[in-house]
Amino acid sequence: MRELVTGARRIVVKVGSSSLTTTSGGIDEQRVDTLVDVLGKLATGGREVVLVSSGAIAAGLAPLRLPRRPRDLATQQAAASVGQGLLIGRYAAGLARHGITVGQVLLTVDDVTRRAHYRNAYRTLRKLLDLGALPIVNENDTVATEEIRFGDNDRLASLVAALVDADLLVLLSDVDALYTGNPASPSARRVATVRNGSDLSGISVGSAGKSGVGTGGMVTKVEAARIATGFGIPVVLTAAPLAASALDGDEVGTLFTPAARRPAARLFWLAHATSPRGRLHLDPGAVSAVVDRRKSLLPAGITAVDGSFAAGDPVDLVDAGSGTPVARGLVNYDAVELPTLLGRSTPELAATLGPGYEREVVHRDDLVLLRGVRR
Ligand SMILES: Nc1ncnc2c1ncn2[C@@H]1O[C@H](COP(=O)(O)OP(=O)(O)O)[C@@H](O)[C@H]1O
Ligand SMILES: N[C@@H](CCC(=O)OP(=O)(O)O)C(=O)O
Repeated sequence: MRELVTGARRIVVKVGSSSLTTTSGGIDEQRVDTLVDVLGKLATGGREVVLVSSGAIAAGLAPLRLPRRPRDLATQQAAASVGQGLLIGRYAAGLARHGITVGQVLLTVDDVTRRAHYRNAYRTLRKLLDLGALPIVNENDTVATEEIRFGDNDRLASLVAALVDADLLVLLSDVDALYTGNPASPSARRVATVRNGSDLSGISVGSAGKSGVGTGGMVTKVEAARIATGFGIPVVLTAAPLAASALDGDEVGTLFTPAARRPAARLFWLAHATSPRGRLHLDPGAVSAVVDRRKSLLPAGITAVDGSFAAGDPVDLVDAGSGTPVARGLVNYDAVELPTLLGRSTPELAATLGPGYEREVVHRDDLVLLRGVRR
């Protein structure tokens, strides 16, 4: 029995395209209805449920007589526009049979990466849950352009789970668990539990499988699990037909156990939800001050600046020697102000430019170290 699963009150369920649609492109009504019954049972049993559903593009293929997932963005957008409505219609009708109202929430990258939007998205989701509705989230594919596109609902689901402070994230796919290698290979074994990064060593995590409609494969699921568990949220990965069993606490699928301590929501947001608007290159002394001594970043340790950002924007702090990002922080200066300050000491700047220039470039409270920074 998995108590982390059975004890969860607020649950985010993410379902992939391959579990909702037929290979010829179109909604697989039976599979949607099976999922609806699982969600209905959870919600009527007193759980708060948010569904992150892929499948808009795949569901739009057959109605538009498109033989396969299109490569060009405009056709994908058109397919999503057709498919999203059909998908929500099916969910709404199915969940209505359980007495549950659904609310459609379409998000763009900005909605979960810009802090003001992030709060706004949180308020909407929270209000829907308070009103007893079941939010159904997807990326707003019809307006997402290549540059601003998430394209990966696994990561979106992990951010939504953090946003609503979920107790559990369930990732449903066309494979019943994480395997030690390609699940089609006879030597591949199911991984029952992942407690930390070392449980993943030796595992070959591959891209999307045979369905032809999924996007990220196992790579994005493992990454989503890393983000959610890093925020203290356990993750169960399994196949859609096993969802009910997994939610009953049976030992199916793969359980990713959460990190012991939940980081401050603000720093989580900074590390995982923002996209950096520029890069500050740090000399070795500054890297050591920021990473080892957790100090604020001062102009003296910066060798170069890239990007066009404004004060308050997220930027990456990179090791000038290796080019590796070591931390992300909210910068206190506009990009255009920085070049004249670089390499100069704070007292000198204050004496020549005024006391306003005594401020740190990135204050340590607005700074988060990035993964893999181990020294
Ligand atoms: N180590 C692994 N364990 C399990 N599945 C894997 C692994 N490596 C690659 N895969 C593939 O990932 C696929 C699931 O990803 P994807 O098709 O993107 O699904 P979804 O549409 O549910 O997001 C599986 O069908 C499987 O073929
Ligand atoms: N937003 C897209 C799905 C993107 C995506 O991540 O797909 P999947 O790998 O099937 O979860 C859609 O609804 O078609």
